Amino acid sequence: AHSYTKYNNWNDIQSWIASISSSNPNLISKQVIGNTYEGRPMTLLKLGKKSSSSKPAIFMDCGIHAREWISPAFCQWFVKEALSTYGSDAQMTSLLNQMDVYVLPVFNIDGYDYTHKGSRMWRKTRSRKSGSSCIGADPNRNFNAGWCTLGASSNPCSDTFCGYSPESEIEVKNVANFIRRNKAIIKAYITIHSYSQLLLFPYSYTYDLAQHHSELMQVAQGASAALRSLYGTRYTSGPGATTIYPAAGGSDDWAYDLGVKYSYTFELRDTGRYGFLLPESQIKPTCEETMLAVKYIAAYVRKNI
Ligand SMILES: Nc1ncc(C[C@H](C[SeH])C(=O)O)cc1Cl
Ligand SMILES: [Zn+2]
Ligand SMILES: [Zn+2]
Ligand SMILES: [Zn+2]
Repeated sequence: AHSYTKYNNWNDIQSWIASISSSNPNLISKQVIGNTYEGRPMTLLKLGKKSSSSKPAIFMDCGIHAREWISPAFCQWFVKEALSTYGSDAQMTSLLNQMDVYVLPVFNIDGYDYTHKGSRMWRKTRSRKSGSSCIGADPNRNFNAGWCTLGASSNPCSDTFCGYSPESEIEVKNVANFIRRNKAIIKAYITIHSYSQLLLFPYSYTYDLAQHHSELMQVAQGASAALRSLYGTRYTSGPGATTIYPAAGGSDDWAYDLGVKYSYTFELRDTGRYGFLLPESQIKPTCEETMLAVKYIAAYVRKNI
């Protein structure tokens, strides 16, 4: 059965999506933005006070990388917190009154399911192509942002395989299409990964500073401070290229170059003791502290629309 303090399997997450999305018609709805390679529905949750006209929006995805289980756990937590604190928490109430928040609980569903049923350390999609015995591409190297120029591999057997072309992975194509279609209203893009405790922003595909570098850094530092205020967890903020590693084809760089100014990648807990195998006992504290950072960014975006 579904629990917010457990790493739920896809079956339980799918049931949760169905029930939570019909729990409060004034605040949440769902839409399928396409299917995965293996035919699982990519269901996007739309949070926000129901309105006849389009509101400015934030897009947040979890689970791009299959083995990073704390990531989908956070998206589920965020949705629960949004619905349960709307009306009582001032920040969340203002956010959902003035903006919509699109949440994709699991981006790479096929890969996530495979980490439960096959290999726990799987990272990529599960696409197959004739001519190679190796499976899948790294969705975070498959976006059309300096595609396959650095920090990625053109070897289908590599964990950072960039794919046969930009957006070759249907999951990437589905998300990119949605964001392109809605780029006029999407003001921020947040993508949740693990692990390392980092708050990254463009660019990863070049060492050049982004046009909005100083503002992005200031907001990241404010968000990291908010996060740290709860349990003292320390995050490092900075451009991807210098803060983690140079790499091309990532979703945050792609969204930024599309015009989504506030574009961030979170690398959640921990710093290596457990890594991707973060114990379930840390789901609650990790999600609680990350809520503060995401709400900080959302509040900043809302005030600067
Ligand atoms: N644009 C990017 N932003 C963040 C990262 C780091 C994540 C961390 Se798991 C990755 O390696 O895909 C990688 C890239 Cl290419
Ligand atoms: Zn179950
Ligand atoms: Zn990742
Ligand atoms: Zn990572």
